[in-house]
Amino acid sequence: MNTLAIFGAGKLGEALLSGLRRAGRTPDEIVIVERYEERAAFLLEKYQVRAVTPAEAVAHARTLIVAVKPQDVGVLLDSLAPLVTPDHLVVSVAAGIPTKYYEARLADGVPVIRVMPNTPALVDEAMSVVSGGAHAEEKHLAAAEALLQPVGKVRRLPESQQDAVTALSGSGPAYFFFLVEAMIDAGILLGIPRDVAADLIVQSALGAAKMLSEAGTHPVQLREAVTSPGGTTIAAIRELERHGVRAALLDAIEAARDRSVELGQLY
Ligand SMILES: NC(=O)C1=CN([C@@H]2O[C@H](COP(=O)(O)OP(=O)(O)OC[C@H]3O[C@@H](n4cnc5c(N)ncnc54)[C@H](O)[C@@H]3O)[C@@H](O)[C@H]2O)C=CC1
Ligand SMILES: O=C(O)[C@@H]1CCC=N1
Repeated sequence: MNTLAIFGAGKLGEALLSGLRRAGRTPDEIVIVERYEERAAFLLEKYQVRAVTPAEAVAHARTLIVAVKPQDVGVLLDSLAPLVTPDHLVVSVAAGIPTKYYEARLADGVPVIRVMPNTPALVDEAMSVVSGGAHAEEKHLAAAEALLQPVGKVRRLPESQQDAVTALSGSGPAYFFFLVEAMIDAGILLGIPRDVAADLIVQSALGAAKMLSEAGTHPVQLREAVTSPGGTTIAAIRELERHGVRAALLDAIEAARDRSVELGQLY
């Protein structure tokens, strides 16, 4: 059976689990390893998947998805290392942790794939990027891609770009949520009730995302089409430029990239 184990069923682990269940994976094809019993009980109730020990998970599953925090990967690997064989496939979603970190701790020849997904996996709109480590063959990359395709879009990129990917699409949804939050506050400032402001902004975000995704038009052209001469939009754009929002985004995403690099060096 093509079984898989998810180590660490937190926010991202659950996002992947929910998508796999929606994609038709049955509860007996998936096990989880979760440190908190309450969390495991909640996921059993919601997705009917069993929580098992690390040893049981490695014995049960061929594909091992590591979804614990970067700072917890080392301890987890200490317990898994004697059990994992080159017949397993290790798929890591931990930000910043390079495949060579795993390869140095696991038996020789164990294939490792580094993946950066994002939480829109919860609604089958994830952006996932996969990169293969030293022992990952085409069949391993294809297996990782097949695993992630049901929850969204998948691209294959060199591992050297994974820290930048983490900053762009891994953390990316948070930037949009932040922007939406601020725009709803602007609605409050202008006297619009919160629920109405949220409706106006979320639908505008959805429409804009759909146009970006489907129109195949450059974002500049789409923005220009909204920006009437002497109108309201250009008045707002002037303020965004005056406050350095573009430069702030460049700095913010560079900081996220730097933090991803740092996470890979800390543990
Ligand atoms: N949250 C996000 O949007 C994204 C997160 N990631 C990566 O996914 C990983 C998990 O992130 P989150 O889900 O946000 O964190 P989280 O803190 O919500 O989940 C981590 C889970 O791992 C469990 N855990 C820790 N050590 C364990 C162990 N030894 N055995 C069993 N369970 C253990 C914790 O109890 C917790 O439920 C991180 O490495 C992060 O870099 C990647 C892409 C996006
Ligand atoms: O904030 C983080 O470290 C994780 C990785 C990408 C998104 N969330």
